[in-house]
Amino acid sequence: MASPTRSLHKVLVSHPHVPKVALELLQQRGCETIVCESVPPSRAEIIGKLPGVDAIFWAHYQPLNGEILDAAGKQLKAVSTMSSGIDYVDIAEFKRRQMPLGHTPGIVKNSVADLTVGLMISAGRHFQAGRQEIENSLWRTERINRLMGQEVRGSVVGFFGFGGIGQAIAKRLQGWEAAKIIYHTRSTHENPYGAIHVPFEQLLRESDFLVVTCPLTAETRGKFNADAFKQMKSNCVFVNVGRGGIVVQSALVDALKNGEIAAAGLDVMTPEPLPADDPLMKLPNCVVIPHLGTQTMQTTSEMALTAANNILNAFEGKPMVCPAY
Ligand SMILES: O=C(O)C(=O)CO
Repeated sequence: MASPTRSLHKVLVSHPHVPKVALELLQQRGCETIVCESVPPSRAEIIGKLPGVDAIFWAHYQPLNGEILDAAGKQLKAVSTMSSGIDYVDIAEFKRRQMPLGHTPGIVKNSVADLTVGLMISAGRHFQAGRQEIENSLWRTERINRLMGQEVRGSVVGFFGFGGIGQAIAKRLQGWEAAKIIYHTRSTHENPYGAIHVPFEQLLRESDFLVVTCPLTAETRGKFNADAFKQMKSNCVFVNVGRGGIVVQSALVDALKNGEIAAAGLDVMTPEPLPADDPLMKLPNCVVIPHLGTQTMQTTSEMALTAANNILNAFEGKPMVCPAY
């Protein structure tokens, strides 16, 4: 009788909803997958299942730090997140331990870009205030100049951060007849999609739509503060699909209340999950959605496969598909 094949490696998967294709790939390649069951993920369950694993497939946004690496133990060989942003990871600790870390950028750009265009339109055309009119029986057909919005046509669309996601949005806007696309980043690109690199202050002063697509870093944290909102156009539609921490949220609430800007569309905010009674939720000129950027089967599956391949490559001593550092 053939002896049962021993799994080569144990992989802890931190969330039960990781697409099956990724688990199947890991299993086909000889891994045993240990899948956590709790939703939302329970740190106690994760820590309880970590001892002895060879890799961690981290599929949610809880802090990923020394506590988790310690719980796994010295045999741990690799970790991959299933996200583009890794602001919740203690990168310094990973570097200190020389622990390979992968993530899944690039793949997310199309689904996030689609959703961003949706936020530009829904915030710019006052979907939230319009919905509230109906809910409060205030819809009056006889009024003409009501809930006047900002069109993309003829407008200046500005990007803070112009990597894969920013450029995928600019690509989608080709044909929408924007007057100009401008962006601010640390380094200049070669004007993709006709976009022009400008200083931060010019981005604030000129944008009719200002779209934040950059990661949260020490440099970008709190960049959109009261001073920034004061420099923006009163018709500006502010959209954030980067991270909540890039914005001083109380300053954004004030800017929306005081008419310093016209509207906001947010897929990310602080904290997440946002409490139902947060001031943002009371604003008629703010469209808030619960971090849905990558929530399509296609993108989520591709992210999961990339995370699995990051881990498999590390097991084989190859560079990860998308190393995080
Ligand atoms: O992948 C990420 O980091 C995201 O936040 C997607 O919205």
